[in-house]
Amino acid sequence: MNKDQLFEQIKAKKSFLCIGLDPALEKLPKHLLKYENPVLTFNKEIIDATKDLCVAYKPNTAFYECMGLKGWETLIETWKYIPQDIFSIADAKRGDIGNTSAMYAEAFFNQTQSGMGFDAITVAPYMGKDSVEPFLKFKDKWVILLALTSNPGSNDFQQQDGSSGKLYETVLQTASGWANSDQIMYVVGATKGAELKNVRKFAPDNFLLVPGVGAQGGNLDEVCENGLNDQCGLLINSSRGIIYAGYGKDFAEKAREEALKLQVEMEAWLRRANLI
Ligand SMILES: O=c1ccn([C@@H]2O[C@H](COP(=O)(O)O)[C@@H](O)[C@H]2O)c(=O)[nH]1
Repeated sequence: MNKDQLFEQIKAKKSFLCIGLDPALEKLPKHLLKYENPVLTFNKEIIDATKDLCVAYKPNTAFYECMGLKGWETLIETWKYIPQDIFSIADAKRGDIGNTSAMYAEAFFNQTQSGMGFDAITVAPYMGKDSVEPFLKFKDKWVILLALTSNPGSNDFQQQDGSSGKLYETVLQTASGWANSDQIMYVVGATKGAELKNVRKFAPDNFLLVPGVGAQGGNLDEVCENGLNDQCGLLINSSRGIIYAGYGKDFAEKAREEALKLQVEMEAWLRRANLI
């Protein structure tokens, strides 16, 4: 999916919500445990209940990798279940020397080979250009570089001042020379809402994947105030806040209620910014 198509989806659905599919077996509603694959059943019900309210789904691969073979199968089946017109993000946080990154890219982008054809993958930029380039070779696929993450540890490196500014500023500046805003997005945590104004100085046109609303306490209004651009430019993610909104048989309905609350707020912001 390209940038224009993503913006069309945002306008059509009046939403820039990304739902994180991070299911942990011990947190699933108990009645699902009788199914052959409780996690997949859970994901499918969440997707069925929310697909009209969001423009992206983001499975974090850690929640699948920890289940071994069954987890990989579940990730593949989850990806297949995400409707084609909804942006799919493998939150895998990869990046390695070139030939290894090429294999990661095959794993998450090449459906014929791996069974998964995600639209985007999260990548750590720490190893530099040659570690990111193999992902950029795939047409119409996206790299989402970690820039300013939502966790407290983002202060340890990303916010440190060097001779040419903060480390995350260097990431934004340098990566803008690797590909344009049709192929690179950045992760900026919702918990860093105030800093988004600064991020936009370095990345005015890029889409930003913004995790951290809901369970991590990020402020949606602050993110929108500082982060919206003329093509929206934001995919705001909530995982636990939506998928664990309920623990009973009505868990999918409860998830929908939470997703709807966020969609309504997003619609108001899109109107305020004259984007719809
Ligand atoms: O800076 C980052 C980068 C990635 N994440 C991931 O997003 C979701 C957030 O989950 P919540 O349950 O909504 O807190 C999760 O998969 C993280 O690994 C992030 O939170 N911050």
